[in-house]
Amino acid sequence: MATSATNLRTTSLSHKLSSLSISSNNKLSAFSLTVRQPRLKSRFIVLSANLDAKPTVLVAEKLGEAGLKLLKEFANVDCSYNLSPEELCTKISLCDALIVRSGTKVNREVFESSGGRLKVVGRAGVGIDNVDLAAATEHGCLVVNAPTANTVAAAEHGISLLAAMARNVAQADASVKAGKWQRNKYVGVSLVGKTLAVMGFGKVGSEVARRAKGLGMHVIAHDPYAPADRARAIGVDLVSFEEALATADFISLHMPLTPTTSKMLNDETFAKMKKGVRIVNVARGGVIDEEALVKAIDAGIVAQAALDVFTEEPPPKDGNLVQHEKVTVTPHLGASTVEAQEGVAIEIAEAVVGALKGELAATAVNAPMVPAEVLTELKPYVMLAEKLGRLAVQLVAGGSGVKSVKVTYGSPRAPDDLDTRLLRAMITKGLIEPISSVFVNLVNADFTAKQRGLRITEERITLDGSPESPLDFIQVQIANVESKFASAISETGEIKVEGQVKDGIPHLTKVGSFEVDVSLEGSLILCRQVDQPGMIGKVGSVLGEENVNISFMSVGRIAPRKQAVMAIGVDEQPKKETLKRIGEIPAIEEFVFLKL
Ligand SMILES: NC(=O)C1=CN([C@@H]2O[C@H](COP(=O)(O)OP(=O)(O)OC[C@H]3O[C@@H](n4cnc5c(N)ncnc54)[C@H](O)[C@@H]3O)[C@@H](O)[C@H]2O)C=CC1
Ligand SMILES: O=C(O)C(=O)COP(=O)(O)O
Repeated sequence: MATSATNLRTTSLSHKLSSLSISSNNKLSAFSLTVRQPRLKSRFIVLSANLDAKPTVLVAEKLGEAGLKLLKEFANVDCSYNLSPEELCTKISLCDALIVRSGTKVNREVFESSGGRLKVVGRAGVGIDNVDLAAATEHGCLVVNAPTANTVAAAEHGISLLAAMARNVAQADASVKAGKWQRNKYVGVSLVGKTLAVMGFGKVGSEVARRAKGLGMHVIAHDPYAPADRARAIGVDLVSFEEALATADFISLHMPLTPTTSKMLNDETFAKMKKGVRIVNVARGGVIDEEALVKAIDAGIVAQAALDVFTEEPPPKDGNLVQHEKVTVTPHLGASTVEAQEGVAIEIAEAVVGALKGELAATAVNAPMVPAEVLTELKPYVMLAEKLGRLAVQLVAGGSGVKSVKVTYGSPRAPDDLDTRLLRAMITKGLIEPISSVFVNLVNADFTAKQRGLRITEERITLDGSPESPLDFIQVQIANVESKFASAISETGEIKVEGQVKDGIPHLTKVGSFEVDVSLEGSLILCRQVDQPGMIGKVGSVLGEENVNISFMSVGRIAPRKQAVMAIGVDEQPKKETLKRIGEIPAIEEFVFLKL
């Protein structure tokens, strides 16, 4: 047995136990040991879309050609507009991604009907109030939007409505077309010198403010979350809600529809407004109590309103609001310019294709935003994290269930310089997927863990060394369980596995108290034996005879001729009889086969 060719080394983590490993250069013919290039994939498989088959994308509302072209290069694209809710629920089980605008309600039923296939919902626009985000998250479905391409279009529409309302353009147009010539009736009001309150000073709000200043208006803004210096930079004062209501001649709404902003303008708030105020809404109908608005107009508090959006779209056509002569209406046209729609289509197509490829979208709405450079850096650790989770859970034999997991990150970086959310999600995926039918990704990892009563605690150990690499090791411990491989239980009684990334490849470096060093690919056999000559050869021969290729192998031992753990990476899953033959080798005390 050519064990002399093996290479004795110790890991950098602890010197308590020595470790024996076969380096990638050594070929031991008796073992049929072949070390091949690892199959490192260059993407984050967080969504686990099946990329072997072309994914199917359902486009449920009209999308610009450039976006469709991008989608078609990657996926089968089904453009089916005006689907009823029932038709959408039927179709969705055949789709990996769904793209909508504001006209489609993507509710819980849609996610439930998808049978787990729907991986991405793309909202070709900004507002995601038509998507049930909680249901999406619970189903592990990523929601992405296109937050920038329609900003200018929405701002321009706001300004159009402001000017058209002030000069009665729509009403006068209808009057002339009806054969009338009513010059006195349609005397307007000027914008210059008037105070405009922009409510919601985000992307659209600030573009509206910029344009209104160009028209000579005095612009104030209310936004509890906007930085004052950004407002000051364009000459806008941030004021309280009360002050905005009390001083504005015009109010333009630009906040999202959320439980907090719902019916923000209501009987009480209309009563606080300056008499004769004019209101523009290109945000969402739901931010105004529409009945209260009609009352406020009839009471003379609100002189006019210009509305692009409604609580219910389309709004009831004979309703008091739409028919009111002091109200100018458009059918949710804020984002509807040729330019904006091309831009939105490209923005959403890129986000959806990226997400289906397993990349984390920069415009993810229901997943932690992890910057691209962090993702690139963490890539091998993400794989290590998932594999350690998988290994640890497969070692559990019983006890009080997998409830308490401790993850320790050893890192030379300062604690606030390491974002562990992605790693925690992947460990959760590794822990849960082998023991359930639940599909786990970055989107639903924390939710799924909580739902299963799995408590994951994280600890950081700051190590000396160069902060160039983000992590030295990751350790996963499962408490209060028994193990089918007793040697995996540490001195403190938990199942413990630990790993490192070496040359970009995840390695298992510790099992229980035993140090090993095996590349985490294919599958793994762990054997405990009394350290003695010939053991590696015996196990290797059984695997070789059964045509199971060994990719990596290492032995960790307490001391020469004492207890040792052999970790063997195998490309193929050995047959039951092969494993039985290994178990029958004298001196093998226990062994376990683990799928990675
Ligand atoms: N009519 C249309 O076709 C379009 C409508 N929209 C609507 O406009 C909204 C704004 O779009 P963006 O400016 O791109 O979004 P954004 O996220 O850049 O800005 C929204 C701003 O509202 C603020 N905000 C949140 N809660 C608030 C509150 N209670 N009071 C005051 N401000 C609050 C936020 O701090 C943020 O600065 C979207 O959510 C969407 O509903 C956007 C594009 C087109
Ligand atoms: O982007 C938004 O929030 C919009 O309201 C635009 O909606 P749309 O895509 O035109 O249905």
